[in-house]
Amino acid sequence: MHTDVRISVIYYSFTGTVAEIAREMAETAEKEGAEVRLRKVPDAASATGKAAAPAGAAPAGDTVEAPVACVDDLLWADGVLLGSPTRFGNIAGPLKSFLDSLGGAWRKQQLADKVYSGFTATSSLHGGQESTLLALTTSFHHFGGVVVAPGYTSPEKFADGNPYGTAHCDEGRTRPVDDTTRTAARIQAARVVRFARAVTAA
Ligand SMILES: Cc1cc2nc3c(=O)[nH]c(=O)nc-3n(C[C@H](O)[C@H](O)[C@H](O)COP(=O)(O)O)c2cc1C
Repeated sequence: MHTDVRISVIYYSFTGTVAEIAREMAETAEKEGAEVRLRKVPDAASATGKAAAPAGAAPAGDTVEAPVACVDDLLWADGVLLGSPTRFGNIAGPLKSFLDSLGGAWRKQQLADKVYSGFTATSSLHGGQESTLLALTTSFHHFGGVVVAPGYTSPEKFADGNPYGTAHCDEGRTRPVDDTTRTAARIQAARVVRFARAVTAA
């Protein structure tokens, strides 16, 4: 098995759904022979010590153990999987703040020529999964990244039905990450490893 490719899985998660997808992706990338960094973006509250959780939100539930993400986790990687909960149809603030911290690296072209792919979670089925995934893609284009979407490249992708990226619907926090979402996460992560390896070798 090759270990010639580096993958960073970077996510923000408040109630733990996106964290669970991130963990599945990191494990898959390791199984595919990549060197992997699993990193979390802290909640704005813990970063600033000020504001609490979003109004009406459940208590924090990300129990995945991972170091805090930093710019070097992108510079180091050949492929980056970025995950955020959907908030009002868009990227959650903490992950967006992390993206906004990448200006210096972007200016030096240090984010270019890497493979990027996104994932998300929502509460409702039509609550904005695709708009969040496309918003992530917008940043990937600005980076000069190579965007790798899962598409319907495996027959199993017709079960989750989202060609833009892995997206779990938690149905009001009543539906934990299930086999369908885990399968989608594994397909996406394996594909990112494969393309990152090819781009790096090119
Ligand atoms: C402020 C806020 C805004 C949200 N906006 C949406 C939304 O637009 N559409 C949706 O379906 N769910 C929305 N949700 C629900 C979360 O996207 C959903 O529960 C997700 O699974 C949480 O991911 P996490 O467990 O990784 O934090 C929102 C939650 C919060 C706290």
